[in-house]
Amino acid sequence: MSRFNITDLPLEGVKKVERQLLGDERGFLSRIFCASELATCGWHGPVAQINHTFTAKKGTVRGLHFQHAPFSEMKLVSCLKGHIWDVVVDLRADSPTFLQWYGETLSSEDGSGLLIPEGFAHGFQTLCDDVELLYCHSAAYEPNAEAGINIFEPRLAINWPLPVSECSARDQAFPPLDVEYSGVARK
Ligand SMILES: Cc1cn([C@H]2C[C@H](O)[C@@H](COP(=O)(O)OP(=O)(O)O[C@H]3O[C@H](C)C(=O)[C@H](O)[C@H]3O)O2)c(=O)[nH]c1=O
Repeated sequence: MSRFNITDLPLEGVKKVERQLLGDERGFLSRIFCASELATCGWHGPVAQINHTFTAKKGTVRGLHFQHAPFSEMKLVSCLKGHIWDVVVDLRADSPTFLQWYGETLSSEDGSGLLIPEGFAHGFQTLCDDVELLYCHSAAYEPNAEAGINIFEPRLAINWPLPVSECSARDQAFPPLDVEYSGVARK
């Protein structure tokens, strides 16, 4: 029995993954990851790493992060507490939607998450205080392969829904994209 409602989003390979909440008088159980179901979305390897983030302040932006090949990764981002505006940016050099972005609201109430293929930058803005996310990664964290795009990159013009209340110094320091920027290899 499927435990997710998976829907395609406008950028090829990006999916909304709504967890089925199996409720009873005690509360609910929901499945975060399922190899057989997510194989249909292109996730064929093991979960290499699982991260949990807590973000205290409404309006905080984390991102826009990605890892370069051969450490490029799929991510399953699940909102476990609160709600966020989640953003993916298509960096795939051969993609017809190269440098296009898409934003989707994720919340713990509806058990929603986002499946993000390799070749995308990811970031989010919190829409409330005390947000918790769980990330399943298809590749391990490799600091030397990590990179980022500035959240205010003019070539993207992302419409963050709230004034940015917090953003790390590292994220603020990402330089603008070069005019010749041609994207990343998928794997
Ligand atoms: C991503 C990562 C980070 N770290 C260390 C590095 C820093 O010392 C500390 C905080 O890292 P950072 O400021 O990059 O955390 P976020 O800004 O939440 O980054 C994440 O948020 C954006 C939205 C994402 O999509 C990525 O999954 C991830 O980059 O954790 C680790 O030890 N392992 C990891 O996998």
